[in-house]
Amino acid sequence: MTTAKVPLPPCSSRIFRNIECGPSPAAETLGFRRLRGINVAGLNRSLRSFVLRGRSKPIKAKENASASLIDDWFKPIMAKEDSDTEDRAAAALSGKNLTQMSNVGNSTNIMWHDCPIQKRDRQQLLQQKGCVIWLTGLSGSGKSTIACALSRSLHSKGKLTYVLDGDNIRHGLNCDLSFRAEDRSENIRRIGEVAKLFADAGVICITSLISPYQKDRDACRALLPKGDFIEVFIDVPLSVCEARDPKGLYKLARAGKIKGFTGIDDPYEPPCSCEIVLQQKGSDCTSPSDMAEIVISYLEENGYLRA
Ligand SMILES: Nc1ncnc2c1ncn2[C@@H]1O[C@H](COP(=O)(O)OS(=O)(=O)O)[C@@H](OP(=O)(O)O)[C@H]1O
Ligand SMILES: Nc1ncnc2c1ncn2[C@@H]1O[C@H](COP(=O)(O)OP(=O)(O)O)[C@@H](O)[C@H]1O
Repeated sequence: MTTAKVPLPPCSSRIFRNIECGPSPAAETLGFRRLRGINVAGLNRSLRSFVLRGRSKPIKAKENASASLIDDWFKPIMAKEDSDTEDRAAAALSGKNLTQMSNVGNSTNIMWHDCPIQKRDRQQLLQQKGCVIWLTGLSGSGKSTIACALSRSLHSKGKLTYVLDGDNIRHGLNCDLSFRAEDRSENIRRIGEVAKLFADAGVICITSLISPYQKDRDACRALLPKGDFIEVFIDVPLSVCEARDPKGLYKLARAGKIKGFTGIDDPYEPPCSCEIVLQQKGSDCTSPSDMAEIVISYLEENGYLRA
């Protein structure tokens, strides 16, 4: 067999380096046998097509380059010592996962699709733990201000955050929802699901919603692994919030021009047991950045600021 060196292919992907022209090799010659428990015959076709994608001529990896080619491709998987590594690798290669077909809500015949790069890999990359900091409190209690102070401070420490603010999300994803009880619940459910995705991405997700009902907050907590839902009650009396009234909404609510306003003619259920309470009493005023530091201390103490 003749082999000729080819220049780096146009895609300039790292895995295409040290590649020579020649007939497609058997999977074994690429060192695939090193992957215990995986069907090598099945891999042969799928991996060759991966290597060959975008090429007009078949290519062959050099004997000594092949190991690094495979190592690069599998490094995130092979580095793990978990017992599920081989299953995950096989699933990644087949493009399917090993779970069953299911029905969820109105979605029938759906199957969960796993990816070999998982939350822990992203956390390793980001050097932090994905979680949800759920700020709850009356309108005007300081949720948005504290969320921003928290995000700013964590950002300056090199930590990746994202703020989901109720007001903002109601401009897009949740613009179909009103302030009736069932719509508030749906608002919170959707934001809980989005926050869960952010946490799974390894991001410290900060939500800023009135979220007046305990059962809705509990349902969001239940979406996340234990410890990853950090409920923070911004405990500011109605009288203080009303005196602040930055948007003039309390005034409108008192005048009867807004119906069902939280704290006026709609309920707010304070958390009965939450991770952090940030209290503001009368003239005893803690600054938003000091409040943010209290939350950051909690994150530090509980290991969320390292992988
Ligand atoms: N009826 C009524 N009740 C309470 N709040 C009202 C209402 N109508 C409009 N607003 C404005 O909407 C903001 C609250 O939205 P949220 O998505 O956080 O509410 S909820 O969690 O679904 O209850 C809230 O913003 P914040 O002040 O940031 O809390 C208000 O500005
Ligand atoms: N810790 C604080 N001390 C004093 N004022 C605050 C504090 N936090 C927020 N505020 C002020 O209160 C008002 C309402 O804050 P905001 O963050 O909009 O509350 P929410 O998002 O809960 O409606 C704003 O004018 C803000 O500057």
